[in-house]
Amino acid sequence: MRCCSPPRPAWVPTCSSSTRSRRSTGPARAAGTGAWDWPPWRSRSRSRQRGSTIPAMLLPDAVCPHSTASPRLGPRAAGDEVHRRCCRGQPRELLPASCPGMAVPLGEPERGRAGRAGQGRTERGSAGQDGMVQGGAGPWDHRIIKVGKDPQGHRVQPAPTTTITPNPEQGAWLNNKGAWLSGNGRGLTEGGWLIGGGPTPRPRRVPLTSRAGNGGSGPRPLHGADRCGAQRGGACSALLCPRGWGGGGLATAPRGSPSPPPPARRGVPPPGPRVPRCPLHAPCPPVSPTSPVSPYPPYPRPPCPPISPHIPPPPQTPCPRGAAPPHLTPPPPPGVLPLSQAWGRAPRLPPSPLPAQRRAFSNNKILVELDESAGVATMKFKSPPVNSLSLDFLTEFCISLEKLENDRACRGVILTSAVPKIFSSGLDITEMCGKSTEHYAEFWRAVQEMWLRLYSSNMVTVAAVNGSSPAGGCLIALTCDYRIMAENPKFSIGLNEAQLGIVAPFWFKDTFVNVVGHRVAESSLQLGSLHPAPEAHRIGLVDELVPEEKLKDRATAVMQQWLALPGKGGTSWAVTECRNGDLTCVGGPGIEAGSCVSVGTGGVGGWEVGKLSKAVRAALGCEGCAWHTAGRSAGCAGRLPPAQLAVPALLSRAGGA
Ligand SMILES: CC/C=C\CCC/C=C/C(=O)SCCNC(=O)CCNC(=O)[C@H](O)C(C)(C)COP(=O)(O)OP(=O)(O)OC[C@H]1O[C@@H](n2cnc3c(N)ncnc32)[C@H](O)[C@@H]1OP(=O)(O)O
Repeated sequence: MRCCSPPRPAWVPTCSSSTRSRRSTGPARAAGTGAWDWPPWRSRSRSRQRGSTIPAMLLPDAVCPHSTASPRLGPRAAGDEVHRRCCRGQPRELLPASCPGMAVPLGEPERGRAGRAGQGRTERGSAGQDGMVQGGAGPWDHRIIKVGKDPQGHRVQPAPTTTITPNPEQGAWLNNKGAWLSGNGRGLTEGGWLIGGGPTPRPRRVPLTSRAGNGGSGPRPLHGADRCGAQRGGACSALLCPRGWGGGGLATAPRGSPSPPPPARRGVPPPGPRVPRCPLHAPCPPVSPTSPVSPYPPYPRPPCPPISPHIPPPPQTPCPRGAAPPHLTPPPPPGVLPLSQAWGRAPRLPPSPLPAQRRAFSNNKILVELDESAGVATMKFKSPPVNSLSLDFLTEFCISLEKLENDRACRGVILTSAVPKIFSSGLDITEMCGKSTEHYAEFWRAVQEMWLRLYSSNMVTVAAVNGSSPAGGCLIALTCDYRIMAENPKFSIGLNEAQLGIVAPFWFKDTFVNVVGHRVAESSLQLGSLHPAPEAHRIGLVDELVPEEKLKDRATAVMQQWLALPGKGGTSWAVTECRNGDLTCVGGPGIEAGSCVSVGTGGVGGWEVGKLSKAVRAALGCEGCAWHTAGRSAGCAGRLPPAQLAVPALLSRAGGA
């Protein structure tokens, strides 16, 4: 969860530039030996003893263009360009699932191509919005609602039609009629008919299937170069294909394929009716068709989701956890649901009199423990000897984080290490040399994915830095909302790339600047400084120091403090209007209607901006646009849909989720 927007993700890598970069940067050769002096923190003699001959490393942008333009943040234009390069000339059968061409049935002219307004089938955000996929109570059920226009051009009242079940192992979706649904990157298609197009349901990102150590006997993940069909002469189903806009990876299953039962996944609840939590059983609040201050015409709010007849009615006896005191859960005004419901998270609850409920899941690299009663998870890095960020580690990191994101019981995560004296040694250097171009692509994509997921997480993130944390390790800490470090002066932290003869990528730098300010970042980066804990605290690189034995308790206390803020624990709500390209707050607890949304400077009145920007961007269909801030306003550099679409999209999102 961020209080400021991520550094502007302006990278649009090109192969040519990366080739140039490759020549210019890399580990230095030990004088006279011809061998690479590597790793750089080793003595030269030790390197020479090993006789390591390491080819030049690739810069982070030396990757397939499919891989680096962020699905959520990458410039749309870049996506188009990549798509042209990658997909043009491919037979339609081989077009990527994320290709806009897939928005129309095979064999049909492109009249229904996503994004064309007024043709019956439109991309979300265009006039006459066709359909929305709305999240259900959990990650496993999503109602598909067809919305469209009747022959007279009137909007058709949304009506649930289909239940779909994501099948992450297969990277596809099944509906309740036994048919496969395929992803088109911006929505879902069923039999070639665009039925999706609403906010991307979160499980769509699940296909980052675990590799090592996660019981990974399943199919190899659609990951990296493997996913780039263009490189294999096949269809590109890349999760991160720029045309996928945050979710590709939905492999297109053959139409008419039998629907296998959804596989059970460790740590993930099986599909099926979920007994709703008692707070959600509260009767739907009375709603008005529009926000009280909305200047726009009324919009029919979707009906409250019916409670399944299979689920017993909520007990009339008091909730065992007790009702949240009124001051903790201010009732939202009519027409607006709390974000806790919009985002599918459990609302904040008072301390439980019952014993703490804990759950844990683990893989080879990371142990995750979730204290359900507190809503806080701890991710412990356990990849000895130094918790280096290998591809496997990064993959497991993303999977673990995503599991927590999808877990309604989890609202905050503490990152720490189970390896004594080391938080993380940074990127695994063995991943950055002597490997294939495809491997570099996959590796750097994973690095970026890790950063993006952590930075844009809607959970509170606290780094409990209990050891040294150079370079990529420092990046992880910087990417969290708050950093607490063990006050041991032997532990150091910083972006030391310059000392290795390499340059920190600009998004490392930007994240650093966000935390310590320009001048400190500048000198620290130039010198490649590793700051001992007390110095790190002095320059603001970490927020506080505590004795190591108190680190865990302090992190927990900080987390509670953050979760108690309005808007941090899922009790706030937000509805935003878009007028003339500006996003304007319609209202919120303690937020004056009409005030602007501040994304860069910490939010307005406790408004949880990470959620807001995500919600707004998802609802506006501009997840892929660059997000800019100016003073106390925020907006998208890319196209914004007309204002009258923004509010209904938000309202229907809040109402249907
Ligand atoms: C071209 C790229 C362009 C831009 C990229 C820029 C972005 C780069 C980001 C990075 O993160 S680069 C990595 C930077 N990391 C470091 O500089 C850390 C270097 N390591 C250390 O300082 C120390 O190892 C330590 C983490 C402080 C731990 O010290 P300790 O004395 O406890 O252990 P030791 O040094 O003996 O190491 C044990 C073992 O671990 C291997 N090791 C250490 N760091 C890494 C690493 N980052 N990747 C892979 N392996 C690492 C080390 O070689 C030892 O292995 P061995 O036992 O087989 O010898």
